[in-house]
Amino acid sequence: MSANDDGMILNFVTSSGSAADEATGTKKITGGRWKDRRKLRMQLQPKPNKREQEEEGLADDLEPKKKKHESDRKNAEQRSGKIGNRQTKSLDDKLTNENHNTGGRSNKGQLPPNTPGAQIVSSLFTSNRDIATSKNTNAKDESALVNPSNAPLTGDDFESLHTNETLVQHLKGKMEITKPTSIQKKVIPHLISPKNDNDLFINAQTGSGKTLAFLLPIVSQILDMKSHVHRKSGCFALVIAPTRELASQIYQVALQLTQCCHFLVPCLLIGGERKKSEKARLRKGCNFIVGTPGRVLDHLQNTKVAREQLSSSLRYIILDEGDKLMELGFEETLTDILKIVHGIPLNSSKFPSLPNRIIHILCSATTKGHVKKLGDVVLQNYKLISGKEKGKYSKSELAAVPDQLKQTITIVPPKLRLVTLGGELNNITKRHYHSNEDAEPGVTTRTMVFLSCSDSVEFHYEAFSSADSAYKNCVSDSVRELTRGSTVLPCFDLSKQPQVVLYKLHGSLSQPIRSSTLKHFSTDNDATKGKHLIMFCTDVASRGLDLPDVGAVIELDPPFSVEDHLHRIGRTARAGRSGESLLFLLPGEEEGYMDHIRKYHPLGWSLVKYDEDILEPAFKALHVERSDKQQYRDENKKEVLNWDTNATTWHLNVERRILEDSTFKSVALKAYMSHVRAYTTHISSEKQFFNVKCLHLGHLAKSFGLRERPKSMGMQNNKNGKDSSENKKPSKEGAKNKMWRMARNAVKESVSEFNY
Ligand SMILES: Nc1ncnc2c1ncn2[C@@H]1O[C@H](COP(=O)(O)OP(=O)(O)OP(=O)(O)O)[C@@H](O)[C@H]1O
Repeated sequence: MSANDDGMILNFVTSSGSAADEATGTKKITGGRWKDRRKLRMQLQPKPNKREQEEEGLADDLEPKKKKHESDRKNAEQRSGKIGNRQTKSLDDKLTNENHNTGGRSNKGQLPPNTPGAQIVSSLFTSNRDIATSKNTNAKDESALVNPSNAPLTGDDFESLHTNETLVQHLKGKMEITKPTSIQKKVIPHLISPKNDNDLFINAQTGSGKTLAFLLPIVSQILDMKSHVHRKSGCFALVIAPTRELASQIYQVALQLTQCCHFLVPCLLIGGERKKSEKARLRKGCNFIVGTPGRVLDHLQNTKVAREQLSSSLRYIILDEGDKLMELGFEETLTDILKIVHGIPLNSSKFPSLPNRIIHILCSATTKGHVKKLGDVVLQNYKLISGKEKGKYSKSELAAVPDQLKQTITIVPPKLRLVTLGGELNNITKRHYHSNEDAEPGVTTRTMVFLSCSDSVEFHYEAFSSADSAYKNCVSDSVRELTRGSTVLPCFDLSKQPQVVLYKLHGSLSQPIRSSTLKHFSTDNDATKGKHLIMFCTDVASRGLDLPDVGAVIELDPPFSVEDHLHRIGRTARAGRSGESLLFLLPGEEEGYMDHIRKYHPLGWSLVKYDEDILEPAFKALHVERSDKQQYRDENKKEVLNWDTNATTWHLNVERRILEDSTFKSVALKAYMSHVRAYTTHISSEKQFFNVKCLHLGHLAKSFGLRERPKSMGMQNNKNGKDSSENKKPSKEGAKNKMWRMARNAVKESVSEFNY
């Protein structure tokens, strides 16, 4: 067993072993054949199972292990200046003592260790892997003045870009948009000018207004045409986006834009909606089609009227988030769509002021890899328009993060991930309360927490919303408003409403629930105004979604690629607004990821200590009560405890809930296993940082509230959430094949995540 397995050993259950002792060889078996005697002896002397075998070894192992812990801890103490692991001997001793008082932490059990069924629970703060990064080599210059890089440009206006006058007035009056952003300034003149008819490859920062950059000049050109157009004139532009949410959002922008010209009508075609009503809308006529690839192709193949809409009028095909379209395997679908569309004859004499060929526009965060292949297939003689300023920053193929985004990174041992997330959410909530102290009506704070899979979203949503039933469901059960008496965050005053609403969003939810959850999160109304809205989500929410005023993005699980990282954090700091993001990394190999993403963060980041900077401010000067005891009903008599004791109690409360609530336990088990599976799907170029073999599975289990690692990683949960692997024959599948199968399943799951 490796040194890193220490935590696992601490988790073993001590068995009474009495039955086995009695049966051992003292009885003499005589008579019969030797084979029968041997058989009987073996029956009487049951084979020690794996756990018992390991326990036998444990007694021998434990002493050297204990010594190793001791020396590890001393080493950590000596390494002053390192991040985290600043626990001192007295703290460890204190925790150990308090473990007795609070029902079992550290190396002590809830029951005396020799009691049958006693469980040994590993401490949060001990045996954690050392953090190697001692210095922030990409530190942010806090004193430097930063200009928001995706903000509207102060010196320019839309009139000078030859945008239609009615549209400009509408932008100013109804949409409060007066100045173009940098990418709009580059794209609009190109698309408006009749001389330019080459295809476009648009590559720009997140939140820089790409949607308007392509929609605005198209609508402007249609409005500038001499011929009178109406909804039956045909479809001028087909916009394809990888997710239903993004397609719906682009459709909403098109709706907003065409409010000044009601005769132009956009239409939305996405999976999860009724095809019949989409057909009816197509029959009525539309001028812009926005949709997801599968549904668009379906209509083009099976709905005659959809093909008729495109004949003679179609001039623009826009593929938004091209890299994601490719990553999700839509290449074939897109090729089929293009084949059908290009097969429809174009009557260039009908709208002579529009380009006399179909212009293809590809928007993508990256210009390399798969998307380049898509570009080669889709685009002809294309022009690359990049939001990057010449000579500024990296030579990379990806746009850098917006300058005003405040990136923070924290390196957190696996056992402490959940409690550190709790601490961070608590700190943001405290800041939210503080900013709203005098403000009337209160400011709404929005935070997004990105996780690797749907099951993990379910677990964290449950863990942070339903500790004590002090909540009420708002939209089905995907939106929960926490109510008076909730104890999920330590800053809650039990006598007041917590002013926190929690959301979950992932691809396994039905489309209507996904849409209504997003709508609830995005709108300021009586249910949301002045509150802290926290959304737990998968990458389904990372692409292109323009949610208003997201103040913070937390990447609890590392992104699956740099593009995903940039898109996740790009949900904040949009269109010149401020925003901050926090990336969690594990000590060890994951620390190398910082070098990998450095070039996309040219202005640097802050490195924060999970204990001093997150846990201590969150848990200090209070008394977190154990969930199984109501000792201090009188708030004034509460004894103030140390932050580490409070953090441990908070975590134990989650663990206790899992022990008591079998439904929550199955949610935690599923989340843990899906998390590990998802971890195996990191792309090969990033495997050096995210290698499942380097994960400490026992410690990781702790961050899902589990006191030990589930025995069978490949086990399937039956309907009751119980392990059904016991009933199955042991698989002959080799470890390597199993890993590959799990990885393939995870990829499949992540694709179906988006449910096209
Ligand atoms: N010229 C402008 N002035 C002010 N706000 C703008 C302007 N253009 C766009 N916006 C706003 O900026 C936000 C981001 O726009 P949009 O969603 O189009 O960005 P994006 O570049 O497509 O982002 P992503 O890469 O994340 O998809 C939207 O809320 C939009 O209304």
